[in-house]
Formats: sequence, C-alpha cells, structure tokens
Amino acid sequence: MAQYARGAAAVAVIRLHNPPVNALSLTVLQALEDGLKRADADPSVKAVMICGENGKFSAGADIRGFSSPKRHGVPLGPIISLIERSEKPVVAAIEGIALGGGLEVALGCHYRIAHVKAHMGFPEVTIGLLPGAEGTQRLPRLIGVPAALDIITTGRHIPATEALKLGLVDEVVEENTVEAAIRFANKVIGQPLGPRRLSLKPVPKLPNMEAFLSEALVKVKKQAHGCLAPELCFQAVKAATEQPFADGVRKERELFNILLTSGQAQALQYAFFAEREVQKWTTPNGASWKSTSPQPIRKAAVIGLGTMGRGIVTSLVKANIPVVALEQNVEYLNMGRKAVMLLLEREAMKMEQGAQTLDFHNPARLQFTVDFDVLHDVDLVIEAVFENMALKKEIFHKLSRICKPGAFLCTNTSALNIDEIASATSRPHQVIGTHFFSPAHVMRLLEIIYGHHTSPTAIATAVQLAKALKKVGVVVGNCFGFVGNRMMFPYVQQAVFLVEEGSRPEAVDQVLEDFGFKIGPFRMSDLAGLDVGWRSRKGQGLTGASLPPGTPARQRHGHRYSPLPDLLCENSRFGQKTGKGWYQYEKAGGRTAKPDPWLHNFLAQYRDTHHIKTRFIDQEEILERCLFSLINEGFDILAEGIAAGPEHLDVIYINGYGWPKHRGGPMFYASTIGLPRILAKLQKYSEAHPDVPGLQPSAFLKKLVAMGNPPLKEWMSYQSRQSNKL
Ligand SMILES: CCCCCCCCCCCCC/C=C/C(=O)SCCNC(=O)CCNC(=O)[C@H](O)C(C)(C)COP(=O)(O)OP(=O)(O)OC[C@H]1O[C@@H](n2cnc3c(N)ncnc32)[C@H](O)[C@@H]1OP(=O)(O)O
Repeated sequence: MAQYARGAAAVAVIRLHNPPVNALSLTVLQALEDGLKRADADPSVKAVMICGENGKFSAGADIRGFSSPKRHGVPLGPIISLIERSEKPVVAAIEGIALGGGLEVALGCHYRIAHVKAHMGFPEVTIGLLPGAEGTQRLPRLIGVPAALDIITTGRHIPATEALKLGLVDEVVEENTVEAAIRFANKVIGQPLGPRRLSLKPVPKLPNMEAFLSEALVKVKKQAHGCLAPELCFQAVKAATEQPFADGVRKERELFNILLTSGQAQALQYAFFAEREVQKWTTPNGASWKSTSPQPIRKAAVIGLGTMGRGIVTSLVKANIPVVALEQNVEYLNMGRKAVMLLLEREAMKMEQGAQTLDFHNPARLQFTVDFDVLHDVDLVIEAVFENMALKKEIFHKLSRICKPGAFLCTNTSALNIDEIASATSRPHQVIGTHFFSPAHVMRLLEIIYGHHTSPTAIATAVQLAKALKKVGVVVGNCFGFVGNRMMFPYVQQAVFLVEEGSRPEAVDQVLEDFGFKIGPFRMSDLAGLDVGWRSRKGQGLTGASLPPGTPARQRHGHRYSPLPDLLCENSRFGQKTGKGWYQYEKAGGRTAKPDPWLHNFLAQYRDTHHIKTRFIDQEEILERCLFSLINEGFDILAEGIAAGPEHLDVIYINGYGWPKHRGGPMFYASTIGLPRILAKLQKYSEAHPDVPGLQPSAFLKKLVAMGNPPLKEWMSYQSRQSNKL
C-alpha cells in the first residue's frame, strides 16, 4: 500500500509501503494513485512528496507479478504521467534504493532529492525486461543518450553522487532525506512546472548521434551473449531519439511486451529468485538458516598462495576482513606476495573509479608469513593448497593443534572428501569445504560443502562469509566433485566421445557457445590446463603407471573411456600454457585458439588405430548428448539429497560454469524442454552407447516423468527419503 499524510502544513506525503523493498504491487500502485488524486483535490495541499517506508524508496515493480497468469498491460505508465501532469510540485525523496519502476516513479516527479548513500538504476535488463513505464523515454531526456543507454542496457546501480553529476537528481543530502525533501517542496511551491516535466523536454542532441548509436549497438550485441533484453533496451532508447514522446512510449510498450512474453524473461526472473532461495539453506538432517546464527569473522587466514589462494586473499581484503597469508617457504611467499599486491593494486584502481578506496598496505589488514603459529588467533582459515589429500590432511592436523578452539577450518577443494580431511582434526564439526572458482576474486560462486560432522554454525558462518565477499554461497553435500564438477564430468566426457566418433573440438565448442555458454568444453579445458585432469586421473588409477597391464585402451571398469586427453598430455599439449592442447595458440600462454591440423591428423590416426568409423555428427546430437548427460547427473544429485533443490544446481551453473543466465540454469532448461523429451533422448543415446553410464537415465528423472512431468517447484516432493545418502 501507500500511506497518505501531511508532512507540513502545505505538503502532502505519500509513503510507499510494501516490505521488505516497497515493490510496486497493484495494491501499492492503486494507493499511490489514490494519494495523488486526494492531494490534487485538496486545495490546502500545495505540494506533494513521495518517499518509501523503512529507508527504501522502491525496488520497482513486484517481479513475481510478471509471471502471474493475471498480468495485464503495464499499469505504472499512466500513474507516472498522472504524477508528471500534477499542477502541484511533486518531489521524490530517494533513500536506500530507487530501482526499475521505482526510479520511473521518481522520474515522473518534478524534483528528486537523494540521500548520499542511495542507489538508483534500471536493472530490468537483468531480468529480461526493459524500463517499461516510460523510463526509456524520460531518462535520455534528462541525462542524455550516452548515459541513459549505459544505465538502461547494463542495469548497473549508480550511487547518488554519480546521479547528481549526471543530473539524475537535483540534490544529494546527508541528513534526513524526507525532511529535506519536504523543505525543498515548500521552497518550490508556485514555481513553473513546465520545464520540470521530462516528457515535454527534447532529447539532448549529439553532433554524431547516428554514428554513436551504431557503435553502441555493436557493443550492446557483443555483451549480450544471445540475451534479447539489452538489444531491445537499446531499440527503446533509440526510439526516444527519433520519435516524439508519445510515439516513443508506444514503441517502448511494444518492445516490453515482446520481452515479457519471451522465455528469456521467465528464465532470468527464475534465476533472480533462485539466487535468493539458495540463501535459505537447509540440510537433510534438519539444520537450517532459520535456526542457526553465524559466528563473526574478524580475522582470517589463507594457506597457499597459488592461483586460488591469491584470489581468495584479494577477496578477503576487498571485504575488509584482516588476513594472514601463509606459504610453505620464503621463496613461495615472496612470489605470492608480489602476485597478491598486483591483484590488489588493480582492484584498488577499479574501486577508485567508483570513488571507493582499498587499504591493503597496512600490516594489520594483510600480513604475509611462513609461520603457522601466527594463525593462533584467527577466526577462520581457508586452506588453498594443491588437490592432494595427504598434504591437506597434514595441514588440517597442524591447524587443529594451532588454531584457537572456535576457529573454523575451511578447505578449498573442487572434489576431495571433506570427511576424510576433517578426520585429520580434533574438531570435525568446524571443518567445511569452500570451493572457490578461478579467478577467486572475480567469480561469484562459492560452493559450500558440509561433511558428516560439520556443525550448522560452520555452515551459517561460511554462508555469511560468502555474502561478505559479495559471492553467492550454495550449500551442498559431500560427494566426489560436489555438485558443479560432478555434473561437469559427464558433459566433458560426452564432448570427448563426440570427438572420438567423428566431430572436432571446434565444432563441439561452437554448438555449446551458440547455445550461450561463454566458452565451450575444449576451449575451457585448454584454459584450465589439461594436466589438471591428467593428474587427477592418474591419482584415480585411470591412466599412468598405476594402470594394470592389459587394461583395454578405451575401457575402464567395464565402461567406455577415452584416452584422448591423456594422449594429448603425453605429447606435452597441456593447453594455453604450452601453446597447444585441443587447439593451437600463437605462443605458450597465448589466448587465441585456432583449429590445429596436427590434432585433426592425430584424431584420424587415432580412429584408424581403434577401428572407429568416423561419422558426421549433427548439432542436435552434440547439444543433446552434452547437456542432457549433465542434466541427468543433476537428477541423481537431487535424488541423493546432495543439493536441496534444482534451484541450487542452477545457481551453481549460472555463477560458476558460464551457463547462459537467460536459459535459467540446466534444471530450469530441462523443465522448459519437458522431462519426457529428455528421458526419451537419453534412452535413445544410451541404447546406442550402452557402455556409457552417464547416458543411462536417472531413476529420479524416470520417476518424475512417470508422475506426469510436474513443474520444477514440485520436483523435490517426489524425492524419496530412502535415497538420501546423508
Ligand atoms: C498482477 C500482476 C501485475 C503486477 C505488476 C504490477 C506493476 C506493474 C508495473 C510495470 C512496470 C514495468 C516496468 C518496471 C519494471 C520493474 O520495475 S522490474 C523490477 C526492477 N527491479 C529490480 O530488478 C530490483 C530487484 N531487486 C534487487 O536487486 C535487490 O533485491 C535489492 C532491491 C537491491 C535488495 O537487495 P538485498 O538487500 O540484497 O535483498 P534481497 O535479498 O535481494 O531482497 C529482499 C527480498 O525482496 C525481494 N525482492 C527484491 N526486489 C523485488 C521486486 N522488485 N519484486 C519482488 N520481490 C523483490 C527478494 O526476492 C527478497 O525476498 P525474500 O527472498 O523472500 O526475502
């Protein structure tokens, strides 16, 4: 709703009220309209002030309303016009946030006063929409086309100080914004309102508007990666430069409706809520976010300053958490220190552009050491050494002796058993997995893995840490590869099998990149380094010296196996770092992947040696075998209770594995394809490849199909408790 009151003798106050973020529901909009009409009808009211309850102006339209079967039209635009047409000055008092429809309401007002800590923006593009309540037409009139395009096509939040520079707000205050706005409203009573009505203003001209717009379109398309909304946002702003306000509004509405009914908007809005839902973690034994409080982290330590450790230290420093960074010897410490300082300098430069500072030269905030005893007073340690169980256990044994009793011990691992690592300590309840993604100071995902003994407090603390690091923490159970990598194994395996059967790395990558992945599986392997998987396969006895003599080249434990990645490593082709892998690069460390005739010859010989008849593989088969095997593993993970719901898998894939967000994540994608179709295709492929377990349909998938393909929200109600391994 919106509350109507008098702020001063002549000023009516309309306060938007819909906790927690004052989203604009139909009820709020109705109350806003009623308030405006009441103020208009009351001759003693000379000005109006609009603000939001609880220090927040508004987060915009109620996003849940967009997928409601009852959605109809865009009821906000006419209300904004009503505000603008008012013969009494209307002032917006912006505290906290004014986003989307909230900012559009503020643009309808004649004046805008913002608190210095407020943020504004049009994040609609991130949920597959555009500012559809005349925002694409008013904003360029107020701040010009370049700034408006930037804000509308990126969805970035801008701080009040920047908004003032752009002319988006009239004043920024440090005091009580509502009181300042009422004072301001009193001052402007009687002043002409015509020049304050944005719909009447022309769009500021640029000397080279056409050239500017063509360049901007290229940039927008490049950044969109197949997502429709940025380009339609661009078209709407372009309309403002070409047409009168009313026609521009008509165009905006037309484009808005295209987006609203597109599957992409639904996928992006699902992703928005999924990200929030996973914060409300639960475990199969009943622990949950509701009943558990995190412990404060006042000081942390990171062990190991390799690629991961450096990123993790940088993340902690950026989050203002004092850190001790530890290496095994002075030589490695100095190398690590240099690399961390370089990363922090770059981050500081980026932050300076946003008028923020980063303090990392103070030893109380960042200390480097080779002495484990220095860790005696930290609240949390993140071990980030090699993926080697013996080494990790040795470190955890040491930590368990040195660290204070309440300290949490986290291991950054992408696959290893948390329980085994915890068994090396006297405090397994305080041991937890924190799987960061590289580069750790950039990637948003943090997989948080609880072991058999991990306490709810340790989970809550890790989730809180993720939040402090501005990451999305997803709590999952303990199994080999956890959720993300476990689903990745069959996907990459299919990609390699497809190449064995006749495809090429570049063909497979192209199909998956066209689908929307930022990078296909072969380019990804080259980037990560082929030696990483090779080491792990050697460790598992799948290749190398420990392989029993007489093992068939293309079979392990009775299942199909491809030795191709091992053979590339034996030829010293480790990917980008050696300049050769599945592709060739301009030099060792080069970034530009080019198809490699050597590899094509090698593949032809390999197929001859193993009597594999080369066949043409079409795009559909490539896509389905890679994606459906990944999704199939997801169903097994859900059945085993490793993740609390499909949303968790989707958030992991969007934030850690480059899954295109506008497709909502693998499990959401499966729900849009329809589970019967996925099952039928898996059945077809598993009949053709009976020796590939990853293509055998998951029992849980079969069950859901038998239950009539229920909506994704209901899947977990069909998960039987017996199948839960935890
Ligand atoms: C019958 C149908 C029709 C209904 C339609 C009515 C209105 C129609 C008007 C049409 C206008 C068209 C043009 C306008 C479009 C828009 O405005 S689209 C919305 C644009 N706004 C956003 O995208 C903002 C999204 N929110 C955020 O970015 C963040 O939530 C935040 C505001 C920055 C706050 O962040 P934080 O403090 O970290 O809290 P969160 O955990 O993220 O959020 C708290 C809870 O609030 C819920 N929530 C947030 N925003 C919205 C929203 N706009 N609509 C609905 N709910 C929202 C969020 O889910 C959290 O909920 P819980 O998880 O349940 O706690």
